Amino acid sequence: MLPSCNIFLVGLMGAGKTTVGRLLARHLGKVFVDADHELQKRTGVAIPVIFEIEGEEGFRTREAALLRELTQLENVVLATGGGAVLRPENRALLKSRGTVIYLRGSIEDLWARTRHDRSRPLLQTDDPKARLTQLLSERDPLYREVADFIIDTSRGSAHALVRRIERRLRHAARPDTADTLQADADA
Ligand SMILES: Nc1ncnc2c1ncn2[C@@H]1O[C@H](COP(=O)(O)OP(=O)(O)OP(=O)(O)O)[C@@H](O)[C@H]1O
Ligand SMILES: O=C(O)C1=C[C@@H](O)[C@@H](O)[C@H](O)C1
Ligand SMILES: [Mg+2]
Repeated sequence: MLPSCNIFLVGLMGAGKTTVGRLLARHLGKVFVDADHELQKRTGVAIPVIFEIEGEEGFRTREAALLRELTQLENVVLATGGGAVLRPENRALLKSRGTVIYLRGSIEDLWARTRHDRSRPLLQTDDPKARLTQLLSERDPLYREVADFIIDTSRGSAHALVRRIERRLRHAARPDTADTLQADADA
């Protein structure tokens, strides 16, 4: 792990950044911060309202400003917004200020986890599953670009994912140890 001991979770909507991030922070004794929640707390409105009033660009500008601030923290697990990797300056910040973990899910899983939740403005379309598929193909290279490692979230509960992440982090800290990494080689 990098000296700042920050862990940044990236991935698409429904990947489990919030759910896994909260648990992971508790396990590692770090502070959990969720960029989406923080933005809503600061603006006093829900994310769909920001999209409605300021458009996606307005939201991205707020998101980038917040990320500049949150990446200066130490010893946090940060759940980023699903589109945080879109701006190059955000990707540079994430890469330089912590260990970045890409939580990757299959379209079927992401869809199952998001289909009944209307809090994601980008999925308010006639065909949200097709939109999710398009977003994954556009963003997958960007998530990979910033990631120190990838965790496949389509198997295992959130608790099991936390255990897998802990193993990967331990191995990253002591790369000479013979670990059963093949089980996690899900990139
Ligand atoms: N490993 C998992 N197994 C089963 N369900 C999961 C898993 N991870 C998350 N979930 C469920 O999927 C839903 C979406 O998870 P979560 O909100 O954590 O995703 P997210 O990555 O934070 O999405 P967003 O980018 O929209 O904030 C939640 O209902 C959560 O309980
Ligand atoms: O994937 C995205 O672009 C988004 C994901 C959410 O986390 C929120 O940040 C917002 O709904 C946008
Ligand atoms: Mg979330």
